[in-house]
Amino acid sequence: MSYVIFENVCKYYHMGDQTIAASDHVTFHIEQGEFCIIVGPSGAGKTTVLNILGGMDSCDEGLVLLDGREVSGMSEKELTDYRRHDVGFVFQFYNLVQNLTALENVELASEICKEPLDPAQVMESVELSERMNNFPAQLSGGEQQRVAIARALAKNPKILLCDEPTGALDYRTGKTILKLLQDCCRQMNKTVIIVTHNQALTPMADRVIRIHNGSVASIEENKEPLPVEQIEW
Ligand SMILES: Nc1ncnc2c1ncn2[C@@H]1O[C@H](COP(=O)(O)OP(=O)(O)OP(=O)(O)O)[C@@H](O)[C@H]1O
Repeated sequence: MSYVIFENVCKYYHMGDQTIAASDHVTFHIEQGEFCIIVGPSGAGKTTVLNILGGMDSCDEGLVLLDGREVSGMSEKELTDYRRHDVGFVFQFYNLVQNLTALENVELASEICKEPLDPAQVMESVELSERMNNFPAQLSGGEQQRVAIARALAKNPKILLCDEPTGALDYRTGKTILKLLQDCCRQMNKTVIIVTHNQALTPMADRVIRIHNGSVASIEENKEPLPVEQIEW
């Protein structure tokens, strides 16, 4: 059985008489340890898929499974536990707590988990051991995103979900963040899922899921994904 399974997942939004199918019978699977990119234009339904998989939103129809557990059938309480223990999130705008240091931001996440990693060690693995005691406002955008990745990793989650993780960064910094995420996947055997509108990133993924108008347009598997250093855009 695949690690992540989406089977005919539907999500509808109702606006007056209009119904928007943000997710329209979305079906795909992702294997454990894969680096997966979900790509599509703005409004295609990428974030909807990521939020449903992350337990931040629920679907109206269909089946969602992670590591054999049915996420789509969870109660609110089960979803809270699931978000807390099983999922690491990385967002476009970092979402750090501004009045806590970088290390404290990571500790905050590790404190709520069952089997966290050591926060200081995780900070070292994202090459921020020198900046642990700085506040977010004292860090560059790239460094803040490293803290956000450390915070997600310190929970020792089953999957790392990243929504446009380089959207607020310049080209070079964005590349270093993508390299870090690719390294997390390869070296820590994490299942990493990235949502992006940037088609150019797809050669670095093991699996590429293209989404258009709420539906899966195509799924490709790259037998030989490229290191991000070899990709230009
Ligand atoms: N809470 C909501 N209420 C109504 N419509 C929504 C809501 N959330 C999303 N939608 C609609 O669902 C569709 C898919 O949105 P979604 O945010 O998943 O797309 P996306 O591919 O992530 O876009 P972007 O790259 O711009 O973030 C869009 O048409 C959007 O307007």
